[in-house]
Amino acid sequence: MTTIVHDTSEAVCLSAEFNLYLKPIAKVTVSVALPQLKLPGKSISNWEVMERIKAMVAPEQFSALRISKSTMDFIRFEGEVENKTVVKSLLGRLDGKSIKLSGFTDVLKVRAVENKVDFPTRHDWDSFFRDAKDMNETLPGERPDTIHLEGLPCRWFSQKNSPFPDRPSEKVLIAVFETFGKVRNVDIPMLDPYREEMLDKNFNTFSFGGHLNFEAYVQYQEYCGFTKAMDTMRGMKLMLKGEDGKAVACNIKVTFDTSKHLSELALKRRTLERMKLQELERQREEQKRQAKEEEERRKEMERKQKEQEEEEKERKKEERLRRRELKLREKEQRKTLKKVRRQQEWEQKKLQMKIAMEERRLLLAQRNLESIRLIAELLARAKALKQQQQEKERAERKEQERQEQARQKEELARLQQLEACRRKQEEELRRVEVEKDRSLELQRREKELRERLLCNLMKKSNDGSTKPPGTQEKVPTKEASIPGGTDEMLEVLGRLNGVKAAESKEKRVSKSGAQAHASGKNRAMEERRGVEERKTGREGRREEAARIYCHDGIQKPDPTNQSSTIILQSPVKPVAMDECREMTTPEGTPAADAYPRKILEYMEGFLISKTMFTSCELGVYDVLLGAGRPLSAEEISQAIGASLDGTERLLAACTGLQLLNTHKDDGRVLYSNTDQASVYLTRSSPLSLFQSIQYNSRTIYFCWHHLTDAVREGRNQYERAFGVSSKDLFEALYRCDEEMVKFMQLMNSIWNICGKDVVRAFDLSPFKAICDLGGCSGALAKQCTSSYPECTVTIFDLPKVVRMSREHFVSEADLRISFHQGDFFKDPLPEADLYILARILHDWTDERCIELLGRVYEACNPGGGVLLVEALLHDDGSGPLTVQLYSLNMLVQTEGRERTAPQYSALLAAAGFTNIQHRLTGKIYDAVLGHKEVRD
Ligand SMILES: C[S@@+](CC[C@H](N)C(=O)[O-])C[C@H]1O[C@@H](n2cnc3c(N)ncnc32)[C@H](O)[C@@H]1O
Repeated sequence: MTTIVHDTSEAVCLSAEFNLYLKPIAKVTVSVALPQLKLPGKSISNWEVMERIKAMVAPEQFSALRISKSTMDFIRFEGEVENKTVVKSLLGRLDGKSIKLSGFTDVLKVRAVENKVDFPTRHDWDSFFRDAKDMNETLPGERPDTIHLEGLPCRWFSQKNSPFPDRPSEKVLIAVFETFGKVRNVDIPMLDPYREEMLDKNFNTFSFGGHLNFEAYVQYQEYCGFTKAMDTMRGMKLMLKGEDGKAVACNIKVTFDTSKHLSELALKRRTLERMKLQELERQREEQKRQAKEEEERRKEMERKQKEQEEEEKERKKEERLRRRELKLREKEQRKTLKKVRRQQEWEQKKLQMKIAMEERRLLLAQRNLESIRLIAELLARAKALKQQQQEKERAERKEQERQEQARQKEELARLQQLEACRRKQEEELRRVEVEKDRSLELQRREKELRERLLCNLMKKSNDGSTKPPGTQEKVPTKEASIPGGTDEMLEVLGRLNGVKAAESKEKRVSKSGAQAHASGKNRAMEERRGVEERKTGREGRREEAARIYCHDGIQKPDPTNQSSTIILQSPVKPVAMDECREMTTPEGTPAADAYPRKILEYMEGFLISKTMFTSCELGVYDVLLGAGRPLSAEEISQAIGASLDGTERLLAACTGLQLLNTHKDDGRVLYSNTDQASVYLTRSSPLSLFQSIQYNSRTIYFCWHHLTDAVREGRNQYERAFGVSSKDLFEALYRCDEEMVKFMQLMNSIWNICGKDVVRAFDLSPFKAICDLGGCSGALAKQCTSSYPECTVTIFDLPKVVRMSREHFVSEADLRISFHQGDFFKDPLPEADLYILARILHDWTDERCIELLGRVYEACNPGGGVLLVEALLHDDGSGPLTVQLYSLNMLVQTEGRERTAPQYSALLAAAGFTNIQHRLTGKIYDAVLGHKEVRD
């Protein structure tokens, strides 16, 4: 332990070079006798006693004071002071003095003596070596020549400016201790790297001041060097004076070596051991090196293996990437190839269409030219004909005048005849009047006769039997049976009736004479009256019976039937004659004639459409368009693969329908398309209605066969027509892919013709994002993008329709049209400014329509709208006929109907739309627009 030295006056120089000094140690021992403690629990404080001792030596001071022993009887202190000179006066202040502690009556006696230093004397080492049997005093190290030093501070003995300031140097040690004589050998065990292992001891010892201490052996060549060193260091401590003048001191332990530490033998032994240890270390080093090498090799192998694995991994990854890239490239190539092919096909198609159009235009132009020539020729002929006609007319007029004169003559004769006839009729009437009077007279006489006869009969019966008294006379009635004499009676009546029948017949004849000119026409009226009479049932039958009776006069009248008696008096119904007059037109043509003509026309309707469908499906118009010149029936029949006879009849009917033109060529009949047929009935025309015609012919007509059932039941006829349930309407319509494509083609075709009209019925330019709900083949979407260059259209439809539309109808290059698949009754609808529902609502009931429109309203952006595209009925449902028929079509095919504009407005309003307007396009389909208010 090092202490600071304030007073260096007593220090003697050991080595001026290394600023090392020796300073005498000044230590005293102070003993304080303790009294007998009488009071229990009372004790004397060592600390208090120490403080009293420190106080007693003042103004001198202990540089250190510590308790070395403490018992019940005394306390012993060991104190150190800076200078030896102070010891005496200090002892004087303490020795024999006493201490009085407060609380204790007894005083404490103090004894103080100077400390004796424990250091070997000359006698000690002389006697040691003299007595040591194993020592040979002739040999160095085995005699008193070596001092053993312990507790030397390492730093004080290190080389100046050494990189290891804590490492003592043998050179410094020698230089310091050669002060006392020539040094033979020194040893600092801590410098030997093997010594710790040899001695199994740790040299890194620290003194309390924090400095590393070391032990050392210094062997002098001469005994006097040894003794001088020992004598000089006795009772001394080592002191280092710094360059700043401050000094520190430490106690060191100095003895003479008794262990032969620096003897030849010990040196040899240590050298051997060192060598052994060096060898061991070398081996260890070698092992370590080998182990390290092994480890490195292992690590290297592992590293290489890892590298290989990494490389393999990398290779595989690269391979994978390469393959993927290859695949992608192939896919890309395939795609590009497909695109190019599609583009080429499209270009080719376009080219073909263009060629076809050009050819058609050429054909039309040729035909126009021909027509112009023909018209010129016709005009010339017409002029000649007109002149002939005028000539003829003049001749005819003359002939007519002549005929008129003859007719007037005839008329005069006829009038004269009629006058004669009238006169004859008047005579006849007069004669009839006379007859009537005679008949009345006869009736009167009949009555008299009847009464007389009855009187006679009653007289006879009164004469033959006695009347019982009080019995009243019975008055005979017309209906009463006539007992006895009946035959006679009947004979009279029969005669009378005979007269009457004859009279009636006369009357009829005279009447028919008066109306002789109308007799032929009356037959029809009679027939009609017959029908009327059949209708009136029992009464009619009675009249009929009565009339027969009346006319023929041979049947017995039913005496119980009153009406027969009435009719008997009025046999011809005047009403029947009135009816006859009503049903006769002024010119004398029966009105019924005009009615069946219409019906016949309608009946022909089916035959007409079937003729058009068939000629289309057989490809008559395509063949004629392709030929580019008029063809004969033979050529056409060969081209369409049909019988000549059938083809001729079909062509004739098509000509009658103005779908074909005929031309005469050398007595042969040639056929060509009319313009309408070329544009609408050929397959390749951009405005072709071929697909619609085919769908009508092959699908819709099957449902129409069951129109009667549809009307009776009020529902569609899918199940009857195709055997599929129509519970899910579009599942039934799309019962297979082929049917679906046909339906889509049907939907597609109409918008090429009137799509522009419906999308331009209103100005839709404010709506940028449009969603075509149930947009199907996208035909209307294309019309929107071409009419409104800033809009984009999303086609929403069922997944399979979207797939088909992508594949067959909408090109990927059309970037403004996209698709969204789903069910518009179930799935979320995409956001949009405008929703188009073209021919959607007419498929559904009012309830379903409101449900769908409600969903549209929810999805619609505020300020947006909905456009309905439908065929509108007149407000009172009275037409147009096409829409009325479409409504029937909806009945046989769907759940819906065609509606009037107010009906659609009501549906839109029910869903929340406002400001509803409609526009008629003048074509089949019209438009209704509703708005969603901004505040919503
Ligand atoms: C009569 S078509 C009209 C097609 C098209 N709007 C037009 O006018 O050409 C009805 C369309 O609605 C579609 N559709 C029917 N039910 C549907 C549903 N539940 N969800 C989505 N689309 C549906 C059909 O696939 C079909 O394309």
